[in-house]
Amino acid sequence: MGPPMTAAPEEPYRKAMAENLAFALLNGSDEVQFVSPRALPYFNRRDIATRPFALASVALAPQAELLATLIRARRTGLIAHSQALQLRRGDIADEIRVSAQAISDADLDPGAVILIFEPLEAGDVGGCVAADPLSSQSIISDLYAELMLSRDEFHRLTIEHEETVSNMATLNEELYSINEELRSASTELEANRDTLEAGNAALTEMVNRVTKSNNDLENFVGATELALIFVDANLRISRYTSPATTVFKLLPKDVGRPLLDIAHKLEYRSLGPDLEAALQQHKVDREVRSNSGKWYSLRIVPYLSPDNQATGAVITLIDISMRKEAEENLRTGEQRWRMALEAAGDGIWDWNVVSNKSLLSPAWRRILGYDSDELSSGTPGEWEALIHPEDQPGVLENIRACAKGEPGWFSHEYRIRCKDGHWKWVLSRGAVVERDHRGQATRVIGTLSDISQKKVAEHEIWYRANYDHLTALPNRSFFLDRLEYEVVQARRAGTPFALMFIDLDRFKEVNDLHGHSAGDLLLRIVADELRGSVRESDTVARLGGDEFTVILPALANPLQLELIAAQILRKLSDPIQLAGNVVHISASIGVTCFPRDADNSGDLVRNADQAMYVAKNAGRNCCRFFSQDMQDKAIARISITNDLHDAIDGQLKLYFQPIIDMVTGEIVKAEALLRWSHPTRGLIQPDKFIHLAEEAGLIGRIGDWVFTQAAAAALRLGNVLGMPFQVSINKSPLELSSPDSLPELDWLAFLERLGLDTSSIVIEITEGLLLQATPTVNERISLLRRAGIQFALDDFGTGYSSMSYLTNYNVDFLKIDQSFVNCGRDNTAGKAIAETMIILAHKLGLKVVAEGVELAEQHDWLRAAGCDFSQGFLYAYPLELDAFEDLLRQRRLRTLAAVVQPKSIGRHA
Ligand SMILES: Nc1nc2c(ncn2[C@@H]2O[C@H](COP(=O)(O)OP(=O)(O)OP(=O)(O)O)[C@@H](O)[C@H]2O)c(=O)[nH]1
Repeated sequence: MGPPMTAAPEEPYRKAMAENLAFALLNGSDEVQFVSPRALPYFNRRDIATRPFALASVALAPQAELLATLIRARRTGLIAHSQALQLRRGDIADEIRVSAQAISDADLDPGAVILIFEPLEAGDVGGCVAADPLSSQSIISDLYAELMLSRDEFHRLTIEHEETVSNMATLNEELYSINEELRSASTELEANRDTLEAGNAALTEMVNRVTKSNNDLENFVGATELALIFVDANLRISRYTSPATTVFKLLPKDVGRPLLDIAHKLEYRSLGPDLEAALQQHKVDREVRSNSGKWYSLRIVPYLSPDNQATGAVITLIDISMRKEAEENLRTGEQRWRMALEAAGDGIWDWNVVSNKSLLSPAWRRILGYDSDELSSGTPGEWEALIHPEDQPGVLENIRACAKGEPGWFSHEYRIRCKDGHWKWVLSRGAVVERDHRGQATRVIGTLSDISQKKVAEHEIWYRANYDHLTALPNRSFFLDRLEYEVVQARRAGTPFALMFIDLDRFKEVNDLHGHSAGDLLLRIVADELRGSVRESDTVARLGGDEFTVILPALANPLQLELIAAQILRKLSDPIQLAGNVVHISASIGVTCFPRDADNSGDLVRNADQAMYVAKNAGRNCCRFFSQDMQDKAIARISITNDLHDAIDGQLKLYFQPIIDMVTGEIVKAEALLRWSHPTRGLIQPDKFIHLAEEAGLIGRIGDWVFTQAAAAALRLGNVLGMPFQVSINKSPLELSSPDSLPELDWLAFLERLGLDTSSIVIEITEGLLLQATPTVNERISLLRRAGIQFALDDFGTGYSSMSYLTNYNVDFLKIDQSFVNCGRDNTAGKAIAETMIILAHKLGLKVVAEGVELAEQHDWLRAAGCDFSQGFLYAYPLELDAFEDLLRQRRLRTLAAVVQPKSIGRHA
């Protein structure tokens, strides 16, 4: 086999071109790209117009041979010659040989092949030149080459097949794993499907809910009384509620219309900017008026999409015409009351709490003496500075509480400085008139009234209620408050203090002798003296009448107290000039200490009073400290006083002491003597309980009882004697002098009913009574005397023994005290006085009764001195009525000699 025919790849083409051969060029895809003019007869003409065209256009047969030649040429890279091919032109068939050679040209595709067409001459065989041995060798070498190529190809194909099998196995495995994945994905999908179904159900429910909500919303929009208008981002109406039509006269066709087109129906110029503001996510609130005059509260809020973007706006309108009208009425009303208050002289203040500015009315300024252009800064601090420093904290606290909304009103009386600098009392009252949504006051309005006059009057009333107008000292009420305060203070501080009770002695005499106004003057002088005798911190008070008290804080040392009391007594005992007269007075003082004697105000007053009472009884003009003994006695006194109420019903007794006619020796009269037969204390003498009866206001009833008993006795004893019998009774001074102790009984009427002559009763009065003889006393004595009741002056000579009593009161009897009856050697003066009194009395037409006659020689002496009557133990002890009656009967049976047997009759009383 010879070496393959080689040629430069481009060579056939150039050669064919140069030799003007019949050839055609094919690209790698066996498409005909070029056909030389001489080759045109070998192609179907119609295809040549379009290039490249398919090889099938070659009009040579068989086509398979042509293709095999091509393959060979490409595979070997050598020239391949075809067998003879037939070119049919009608019935004639030309023999054509085609040579193919792969060419490589930069201008051509790889795989390009040149086909050269040669008509065969005679001698050519089957495309091969049979006679040419070189050609056979060439064919053999072609076949060998082809075989080698086929073997390589087979080998390459075998490797490719193995690779393919291996790839198939890999693919198979991959398919298996994909299948597995698909299976698990399927399971997963199953599960996901369940979840999706559940999600679907939830979604369905949610959709239902949303649908319902939408429905609710639709119903709401349809039913609401709110006028709502929705506008889109272009401010066009997107929907509205039916109440909105009354404002804007909207029609369904207005949906989509710009809202600003119909805005002229409201007096609302800033609607455009406000809508724009809403689109910027701002809320707008306004109060606007419609052309029809109605007022609306208008609110614009942004319409928000789910992602919180403002995609439009919602306009709400609420009819507030009624509120506006009410406000207007309020404003009108406010103006009216402002005018009314101003006219009444009250000032008005109007405080805007939010801006903290105050408006003050002209009258407000006028009250303080300011002009209308003064105090006009509007800051509350301006008037706060005028408030009295002591009042300021309270006023401000009240105002702040009011501003917080609790309690919503304010009322305070305080002092405020006027323009001229003086302080004026004012009453400021205010009330919250506007509040914010949290209830806090935003506006407070109030008045300011000038209450100076009221304050003066109040002070006057307070002063009158707490001070004694005569002495300007605290009165009883103020004293008790003060004492209570001291008790609390002393308790807290643990300090003692003292209380003095001062009662003037016989002050009544000053009134009686010098007149009531002189008494008043004396009380004022005493008040000054007391004030001057104690410290500033001590409280001097007048309880009433001639009673004074002094509270001495932080002073319980008895020595100090004694010194102060002594000083008071000394000062008061100094002669006092009173309306041209020199008056001597004194006082009785009782002292008690906290907490030693008592730990409360009530007991302290009682203790001091008791101590003072003891000082009085001790002879007056002295001081006594409270003691337990005093307390015990006071309790006993109180107990007796209490028992006295029962005494009147059955425990009182009258004893009768006979009075002898000194000439005849006969018992002609008796003195009724009162005794109290106490169930536990025994027989009590009058001096032990009459003053208690006076204090307890029982003396009138006791006096009546004594009178009726004495009158009955006089009647009974007169009947025994067969002639009028006189019984004398003792009258307590108070009984005749005090207007409070007027007899409940009409004595004269009683005597008349009894059928007893008034002359059967003698009333014994003392000098003391006449000493206090007020017009009341005189009147009562005159009345009784005119009616026939006789009077005896008791204990004459023991007191002042003023002769004027004897003449002025025209008494019937003078009773000589037993101190003059004692006619012993040492009593010559007494005896002389008694004899003089007898003469004097006789000269004045009075009868004389001697008391306390116990001895016969006294009897003889008195009889010789001309004494008319006498009584005493010489004749008889006081007797009970029955015994007295017995005595009278016995004596009537026998004639008495001039000398009477002493102590031979009667029983002791
Ligand atoms: N001038 C005057 N007398 C008054 C006033 N208030 C009361 N009195 C009189 O003061 C007198 C007080 O009398 P008493 O304290 O009971 O008696 P007293 O004369 O002081 O006698 P003793 O206290 O027992 O020593 C009474 O006669 C009252 O009428 C007053 O305001 N002015």
